[in-house]
Amino acid sequence: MLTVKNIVKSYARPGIGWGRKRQIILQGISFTIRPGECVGLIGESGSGKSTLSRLVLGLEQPDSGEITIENQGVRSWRSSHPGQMSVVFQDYTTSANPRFTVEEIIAEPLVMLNKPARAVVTALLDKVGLPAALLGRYPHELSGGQLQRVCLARAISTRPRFLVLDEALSSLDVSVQAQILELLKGLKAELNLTYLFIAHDLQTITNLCNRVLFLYQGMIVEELASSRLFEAKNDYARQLLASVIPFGGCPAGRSSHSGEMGQ
Ligand SMILES: Nc1ncnc2c1ncn2[C@@H]1O[C@H](COP(=O)(O)OP(=O)(O)OP(=O)(O)O)[C@@H](O)[C@H]1O
Repeated sequence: MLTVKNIVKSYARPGIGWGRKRQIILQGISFTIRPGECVGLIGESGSGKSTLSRLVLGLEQPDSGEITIENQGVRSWRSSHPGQMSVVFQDYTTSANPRFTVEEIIAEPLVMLNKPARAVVTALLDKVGLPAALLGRYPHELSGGQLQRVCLARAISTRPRFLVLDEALSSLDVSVQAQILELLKGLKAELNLTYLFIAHDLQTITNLCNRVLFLYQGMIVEELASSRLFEAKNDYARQLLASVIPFGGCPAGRSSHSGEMGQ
């Protein structure tokens, strides 16, 4: 569905003057996501995860390289497939208009596409496990977990085929994270969604994703199926994995732990 080919992205370094060098944020990034697949992207803070998500969403352009969806440039695919790509960001407090009610927040993308919204909003709220009684509430009257569910309901309101989740669970406490992960799994099966799931927590990623990309200093240094994490060769990937699963002793992919980390 998504093909990312040899992407390079840089930003001007802070400061004044023409001679400023640019800071390379992403280099040589290539990967694909097949329809219905969930691919996780993990990396430490500042490794370029959100930059990559903005490029995939077509919000920014790469310096070089190409990002296509179904063989079409991202921006042109988005305009020819309105509502078929959605995103949920980490910061749900700024993602939702504080002057909008829950009903208006969820209906927003549908209204923009001139589609009837009223009838589906309650069903969407129910789909993300929230009661209809919340429809008239404002964001400040909701808990963080409730508001992030509202953002998720908004993201799926147009029945997208491709969903980018950029640290969408990171600000939530562990029990709410677990509930929303279950919800995402259910939605993936029900709507046959394709996910790019960005997180800094490996266990969250492997819980949901078929495949994991390890981003380190702007490069993808390892790419593995969630069920074959023991095959990691890169030091950074092994370090991350070592914090969750013990290495050594078990042949790659044969440990009793591999089931826990896989799908
Ligand atoms: N618009 C911008 N202009 C200049 N530099 C930027 C811009 N956006 C991001 N950067 C820089 O790019 C680097 C990568 O940032 P990015 O937000 O993509 O990292 P990240 O992996 O998502 O980090 P985190 O996990 O902390 O959110 C950082 O050094 C950041 O300062």
